[in-house]
Amino acid sequence: MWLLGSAVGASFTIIILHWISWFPFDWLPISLLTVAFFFIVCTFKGYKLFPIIRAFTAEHEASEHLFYASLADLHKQAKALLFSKRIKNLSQIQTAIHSVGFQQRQAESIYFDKSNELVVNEPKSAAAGNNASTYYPMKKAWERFFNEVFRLKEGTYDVPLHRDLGTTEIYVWDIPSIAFSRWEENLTRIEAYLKKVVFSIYRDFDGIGTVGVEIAKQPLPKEIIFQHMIDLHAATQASESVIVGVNCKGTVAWNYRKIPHGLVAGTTGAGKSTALYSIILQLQRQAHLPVFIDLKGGVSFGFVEDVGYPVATTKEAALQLVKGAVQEVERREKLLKEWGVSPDITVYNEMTGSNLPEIFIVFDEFAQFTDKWQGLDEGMACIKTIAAKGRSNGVHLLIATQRPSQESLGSTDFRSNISFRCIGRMDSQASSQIALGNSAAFERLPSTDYSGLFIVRGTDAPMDSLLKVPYVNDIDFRRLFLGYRNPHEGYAFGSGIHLNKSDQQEVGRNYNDIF
Ligand SMILES: Nc1ncnc2c1ncn2[C@@H]1O[C@H](COP(=O)(O)OP(=O)(O)OP(=O)(O)O)[C@@H](O)[C@H]1O
Repeated sequence: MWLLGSAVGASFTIIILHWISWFPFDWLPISLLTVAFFFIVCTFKGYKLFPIIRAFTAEHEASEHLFYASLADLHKQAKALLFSKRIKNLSQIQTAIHSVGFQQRQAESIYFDKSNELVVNEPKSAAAGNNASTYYPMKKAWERFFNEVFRLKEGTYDVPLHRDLGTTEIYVWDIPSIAFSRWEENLTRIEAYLKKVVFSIYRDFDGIGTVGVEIAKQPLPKEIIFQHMIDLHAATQASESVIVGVNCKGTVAWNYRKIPHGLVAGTTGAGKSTALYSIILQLQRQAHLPVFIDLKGGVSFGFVEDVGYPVATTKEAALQLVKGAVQEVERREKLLKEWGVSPDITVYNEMTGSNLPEIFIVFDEFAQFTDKWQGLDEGMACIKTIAAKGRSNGVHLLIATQRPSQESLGSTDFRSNISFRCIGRMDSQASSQIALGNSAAFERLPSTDYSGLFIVRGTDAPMDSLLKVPYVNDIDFRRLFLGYRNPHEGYAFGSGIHLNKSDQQEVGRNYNDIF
């Protein structure tokens, strides 16, 4: 513009000069005057033309220097633009618009059917085709994960189906070169890259070879107060399950009729006692019969005797208790056979009007029972029988331990019968391997602030999902427990073996003889 203006100005001046004094009207004076005018205007407006002149006339190095100087300037301006609030907001708005568009496209692709099952009905190609947008939430984090863990370059895999499910979101990946086991093995890494908790990983979610990764949007609460979460009056109505804790979708329950035996494990401070307390209180209010083996001299559960519940505080008493429980299993087996009912104690109770209670043998620290001692083999044989036959006969094991080991938990057969697992932070990979068959309790659970956080199996939540158990302290547990007397007080195990201390006093026998 300035150059054009200068040319017009120069031409006009030459015309006037030509008209006044016959000055030659030629392109040379016009050009010279144009340059002069342009130079004056630029100087007047603050533009220094020397760099341009120098660029034409200078040496190679000088031009290069000039080039880099300009580049640095450009870089500075770009940086300023990037950090500009307006541009940031603009890019956020753009991302949000992409996200809304993406959700709209995906809205019909995955939905819940009438039975509340997730259904995927969009052909994958429609989402991943050439015309489809390549945007999906947490794209950068996923790309880093694929690149660094699976060694996949961007563009070598399709865009996932994605759906917001309220408290969770699901990504359905179709990457045939990655076996499902690798997704499972790398669950901890997915969580590390996405900075979110994986709720579950589903095999063949949308056709063979596809994998659904469901992710919790929010972290679990720091603490859940037992009394706020579990209504013990309402618990009396539940007949075959107890609430273990909460995950991102709500409460998680253990159905002890389907999965009869449980293991609660974790390092010191993991929250095993609180997990046990909340389960025991619910079982108690459901009028079942928890019996306790507390080999710390009754420090944790000695007080339950005050309301008529049996507790063994020595190894010998514990042995008698498990022997009695085996006799009870055998007695119930006979009863069920006599009545020819399906092998289930609840059906038997309904048909005969009996009230055989479900018995839960609670081990406070199982390792203390399995330390080397005289009666160990006999005791373990009894426990294995209960583990194998207890479900139909309503005799359950609930085992708590700090360090699950080959020695303390014995054969894999026995372990496979203890299918409800509530596993807190472990202090070694080996313990986690024994408890879960993988190192998740060591690697996935945080190394600090882990109290009350557990990985659970055998519940109504997906396998290995993370939950927080409600917190009830020792004093409240005792107060709540002592508020309810054992409705089965004096119940005779097996062939007339009574489990209560009061009976022991009546007949004047040693406590251990009772079992
Ligand atoms: N569900 C929970 N939520 C928050 N904090 C908890 C929870 N459970 C336990 N804690 C905290 O952890 C502490 C230890 O809990 P707890 O005694 O149940 O652990 P533990 O695994 O039984 O330990 P130990 O094996 O040493 O007896 C509690 O005093 C409490 O501060």
